[in-house]
Amino acid sequence: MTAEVYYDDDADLSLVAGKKVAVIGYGSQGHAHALSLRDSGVEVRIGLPEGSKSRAKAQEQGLEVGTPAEVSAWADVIMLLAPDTAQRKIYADDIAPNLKPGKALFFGHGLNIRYGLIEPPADIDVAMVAPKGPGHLVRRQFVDGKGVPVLVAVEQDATGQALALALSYARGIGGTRAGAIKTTFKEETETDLFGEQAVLCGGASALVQTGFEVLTEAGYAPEIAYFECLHELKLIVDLMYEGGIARMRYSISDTAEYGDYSRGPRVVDARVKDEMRKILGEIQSGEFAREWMSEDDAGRPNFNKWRAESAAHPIEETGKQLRGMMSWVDRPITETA
Ligand SMILES: NC(=O)C1=CN([C@@H]2O[C@H](COP(=O)(O)OP(=O)(O)OC[C@H]3O[C@@H](n4cnc5c(N)ncnc54)[C@H](OP(=O)(O)O)[C@@H]3O)[C@@H](O)[C@H]2O)C=CC1
Ligand SMILES: CC[C@](O)(C(C)=O)C(=O)O
Ligand SMILES: [Mg+2]
Ligand SMILES: [Mg+2]
Repeated sequence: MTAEVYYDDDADLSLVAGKKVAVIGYGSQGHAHALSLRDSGVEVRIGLPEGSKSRAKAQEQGLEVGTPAEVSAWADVIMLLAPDTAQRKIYADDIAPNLKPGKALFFGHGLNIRYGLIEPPADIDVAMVAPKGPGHLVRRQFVDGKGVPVLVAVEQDATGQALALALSYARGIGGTRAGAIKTTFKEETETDLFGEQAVLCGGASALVQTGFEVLTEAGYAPEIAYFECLHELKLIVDLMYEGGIARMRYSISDTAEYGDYSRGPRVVDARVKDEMRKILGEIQSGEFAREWMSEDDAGRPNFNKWRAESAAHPIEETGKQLRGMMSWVDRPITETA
């Protein structure tokens, strides 16, 4: 391991348990952090605007809810878990006027700090506790007595306690059960954006849709194409997840393994690698963040168009029908109280 990793024994839960924590936002990450912190003995309040759809969910779980400004004024630690695009305005309108020296501002992702969209004063701690998994999994693991690994980073250490407090918070959501890996806002932001754009979300979705299109345009049944290009992807990725690419290759047939070595590099070739480097360059230069914030400021015209087009892709209708035959597959997302 080259990175520093911290576990439960390195984290003093009493630090965060002695603070008042405001969690702004109650979505995927917000609900997981808030409920697990409360279960760990921390006093938590949720910050949501009047009229927010999430207010009822938080209140049903017995959490106290105020406006982002009210809970920011009350809290010692403010964890900002609203959408990345909303954070600049929440910070300027609701958090900044309520900061006092010695308070801490926490993030679950570094984008707004990395690109200077939020510039906190020097007399507060600024840190990150970023679970490496979706919020619903973070909560489920915590409830099961386990945890999802987290990244921790400190951008400003005004009190001299910022890392200790971040580790304490990470322990409160189960992160140090699995391991808290130390990083920086720059490294977390750039690698997270690259991973989701080039590989995990952008790369994988494009690969699946394009494979499905090639098979169906060649006259193969969409149901068969769906199984081959989407459904079985999980089975293959599960093997990689459990034991790396080598474990996956151990389990597949020699025919598949030969096709993997001889054809895979033709799909993801030097041109694709160059494009990945360009994507990384746009992230590093700030071009992507500027583009995404202007898209959001303009009411998300491209985002909404792409979302609608992708939802109408034939693979979605085929998948809906096939998942109806597999009762164990189409699970609704549920909150874990
Ligand atoms: N999704 C994930 O698993 C991961 C997310 N992250 C990071 O965590 C942060 C939160 O993301 P995520 O959990 O996906 O967010 P979600 O989109 O799931 O939830 C956003 C929450 O913020 C609320 N909200 C919206 N606008 C405001 C506002 N102006 N003031 C206060 N609350 C508001 C929403 O309420 P309403 O119901 O009214 O819309 C909702 O409760 C981001 O920084 C993200 O990058 C990091 C790792 C993984
Ligand atoms: C992979 C997407 C992600 O980065 C995540 C769940 O970690 C996100 O921003 O949602
Ligand atoms: Mg991520
Ligand atoms: Mg991300």
